[in-house]
Amino acid sequence: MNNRVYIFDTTLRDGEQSPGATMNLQEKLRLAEQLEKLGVDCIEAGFPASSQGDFEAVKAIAEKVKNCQVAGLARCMEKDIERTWEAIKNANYPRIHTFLATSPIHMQYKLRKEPEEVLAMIEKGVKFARSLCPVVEFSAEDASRSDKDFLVKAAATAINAGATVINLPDTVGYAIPSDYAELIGYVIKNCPVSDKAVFSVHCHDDLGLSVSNTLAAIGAGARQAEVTLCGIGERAGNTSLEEVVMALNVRRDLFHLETGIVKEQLFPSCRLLSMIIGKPIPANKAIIGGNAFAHESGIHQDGMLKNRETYEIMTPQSIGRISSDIVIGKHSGRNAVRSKLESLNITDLTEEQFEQIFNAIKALADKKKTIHDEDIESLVVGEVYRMPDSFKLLSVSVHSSTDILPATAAISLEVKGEIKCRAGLGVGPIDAVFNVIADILERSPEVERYAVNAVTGGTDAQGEVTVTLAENGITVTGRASHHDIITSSAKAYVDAMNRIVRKEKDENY
Ligand SMILES: CC(=O)SCCNC(=O)CCNC(=O)[C@H](O)C(C)(C)COP(=O)(O)OP(=O)(O)OC[C@H]1O[C@@H](n2cnc3c(N)ncnc32)[C@H](O)[C@@H]1OP(=O)(O)O
Ligand SMILES: CC(C)C(=O)C(=O)O
Repeated sequence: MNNRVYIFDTTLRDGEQSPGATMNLQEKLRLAEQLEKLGVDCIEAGFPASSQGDFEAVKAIAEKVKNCQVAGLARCMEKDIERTWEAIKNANYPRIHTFLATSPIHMQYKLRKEPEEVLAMIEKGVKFARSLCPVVEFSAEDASRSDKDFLVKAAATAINAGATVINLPDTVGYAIPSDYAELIGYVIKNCPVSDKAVFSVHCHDDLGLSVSNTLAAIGAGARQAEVTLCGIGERAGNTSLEEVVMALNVRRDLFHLETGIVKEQLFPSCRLLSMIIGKPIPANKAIIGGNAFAHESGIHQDGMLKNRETYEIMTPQSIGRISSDIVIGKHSGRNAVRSKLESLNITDLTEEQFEQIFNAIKALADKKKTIHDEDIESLVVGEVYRMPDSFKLLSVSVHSSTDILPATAAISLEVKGEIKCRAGLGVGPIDAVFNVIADILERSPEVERYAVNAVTGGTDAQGEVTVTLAENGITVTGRASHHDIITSSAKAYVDAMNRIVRKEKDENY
């Protein structure tokens, strides 16, 4: 059996279905570029029939990515499949991914179709997709709750209609490794044409078993793993790409399998995603969390000093956690900043963007003693990879005290080229800032979530703020970082308002 496991990354599709993980076109393109560098075999770039914005994003990614496949997801119906093909047809290696549920509960209640009708839809949809695109993947949605003999029929129907990849997802995170392995093995063994397709696995983490289930399915013969960076995805998330790749790598002795992943790009890829979506990586997250290579207790430290392998099953360097010894500060020049950016894997800035970042670093260094790697990454994401804004924060000043008076804020904003200033009140400084911005913009979004995270240590740390706003059925998350958390809060709120306005116009969302 083939000893290569293909890595199908769905960060930009299923990952983006994670609440608050919406990305704009620039951000998606940047991430797609990074995924290509990471060496994934296929990037699922989106669901083109779901909106004009998704269509544009998938199309732009298909035209930009050169070295791996680009897939678009489609329901098993001609209009979705046609739209997907329109979006991906210029890719060097396009793939249509079409899906249809096969479990009794989905067929009866969601699709309202008889099993025979579902098989007929699979045949028609896959044939149509194959008439357009050389590579077609079929997913039997909710496979883990499907009848195993019906799954065999569905897989055979899809393969006979032209599918070359058959995915058997654990859509609702219900599977247990031993049962799931048995199911995958059963379908591969009993499908008479299984040798004409690669079998694939796609798991969700509702019971915290997505990585275990993925590895069990691979052990049973699946040779494609559908995964996302940091495991982001619908509900509790998808399977973490970095965990599956490193499990296969560290336990080569067991699996005897290879992926095409450039392991040293794992950490930079996950960091980039975290910066783009504005969600910090939890400290205890396997492989990439802040504590993953930290050794706290004496016996462990003693062992580490004598031989690192006593307590480390992989090195931080092997996944790209390399700290460079160049310290960036107010006296650093362009060469040092360039070299630091390279060590952070930021290598694609134009000269103009580089100057923008260099000046932003200098400005930050005037206010802050130590510039950490995270400060620089956060500046790059904030300054470079963003869409043009309708509103821009020009200045913010607040007054608040411990007595009973309300807090006051005075704000000036550039609103579509015009400068507007206003002052107002709030129960605290952040409330006052948000009220005044909403007042200037004559909008009244609801603040659903507000969070501050210190990106780096110390009292002069960059405070990264994420704020989730909802208005007229649109929910977005804005993000900003600054060493002053009032300013980062104001910027994050303005960022969210820019996202709302873009979403209203459906501009590349
Ligand atoms: C497991 C997964 O992650 S699946 C992917 C999930 N991703 C998304 O849903 C992307 C975002 N979705 C959307 O933008 C919208 O739901 C759209 C554009 C896809 C469809 O919108 P609408 O046409 O308004 O349909 P709506 O979402 O209300 O209902 C889905 C319809 O598709 C049908 N359907 C669901 N899956 C499939 C499928 N794989 N193939 C064919 N039909 C399907 C449902 O039965 C329902 O049909 P009905 O309207 O006859 O009852
Ligand atoms: C469309 C399929 C692959 C999916 O996302 C799921 O079943 O979770």
